[in-house]
Amino acid sequence: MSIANIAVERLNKAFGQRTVLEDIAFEIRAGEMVALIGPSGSGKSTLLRHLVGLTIANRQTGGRVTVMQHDIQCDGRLIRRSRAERCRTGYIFQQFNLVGRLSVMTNVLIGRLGSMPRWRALLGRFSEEERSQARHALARVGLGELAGQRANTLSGGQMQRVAIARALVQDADIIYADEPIASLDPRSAREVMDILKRINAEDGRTVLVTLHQVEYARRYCLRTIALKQGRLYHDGPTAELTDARLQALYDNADLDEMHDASAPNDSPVALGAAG
Ligand SMILES: Nc1ncnc2c1ncn2[C@@H]1O[C@H](COP(=O)(O)OP(=O)(O)OP(=O)(O)O)[C@@H](O)[C@H]1O
Repeated sequence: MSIANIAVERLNKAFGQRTVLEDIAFEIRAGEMVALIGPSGSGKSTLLRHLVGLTIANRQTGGRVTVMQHDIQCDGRLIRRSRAERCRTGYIFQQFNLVGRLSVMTNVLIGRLGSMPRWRALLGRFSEEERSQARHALARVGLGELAGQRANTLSGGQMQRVAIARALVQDADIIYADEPIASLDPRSAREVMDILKRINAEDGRTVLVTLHQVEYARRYCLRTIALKQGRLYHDGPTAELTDARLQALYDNADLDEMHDASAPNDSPVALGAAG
């Protein structure tokens, strides 16, 4: 039986007087692919940042984040983790976070730095095995041909696929993707979501992805966590998020803005087909 590999208890966060997260609790099991949705400002990025220890919850409110049996933070205090443990999670951002002047290959190899001996990391000396892993990862995201190209010559969709390849060579058990398709055209967005779904299904890697367009959550994620004004509004099957529930989640937001009419109905990894 798979065990929870992300567990969040009683998470509360205020910035100054402003409460941003209120009593958040959930568990995600190994191998799940979960969407995190909610209106702008509902706390999605802040929640993700808590999971990797970039943001610390309020003190003395009993908040706790545990990832793969290791506490990340407890009661408002960061728990120090080893480099090796940190390497088990990959983070993919909306803005790609590639080094533009370096080659695609080197950007992928950067994913290995955390698990290399320090002297080799400092010298940037990658072994043939690491290069072979990077080539394999690039092939999996469909960019095998572009290994030698500079990263800043790629399209947004290609850059995001390089970021995924980097998480693959990092051998991340958990991939956090914070609005990975927000700045992509619909076709590139589908390609990126297809790849995330594939590495989830084929490798059993856990994926937690924040999304603005509900249509993608419906197509790619069996489970959705929705935040509304910092509170848990929904945690369960995406299929239970009816239009009426979504309308209430987004209040007066235009539903058309959340749906992407160009999302394909024939996606090979559409919701119904996804494991
Ligand atoms: N470091 C910070 N200091 C003060 N306020 C912050 C900080 N980080 C986030 N906030 C506030 O917390 C609230 C939640 O922000 P967050 O970025 O988590 O929302 P979000 O749901 O990810 O929004 P979006 O979809 O627009 O990215 C917002 O009101 C934001 O202004």
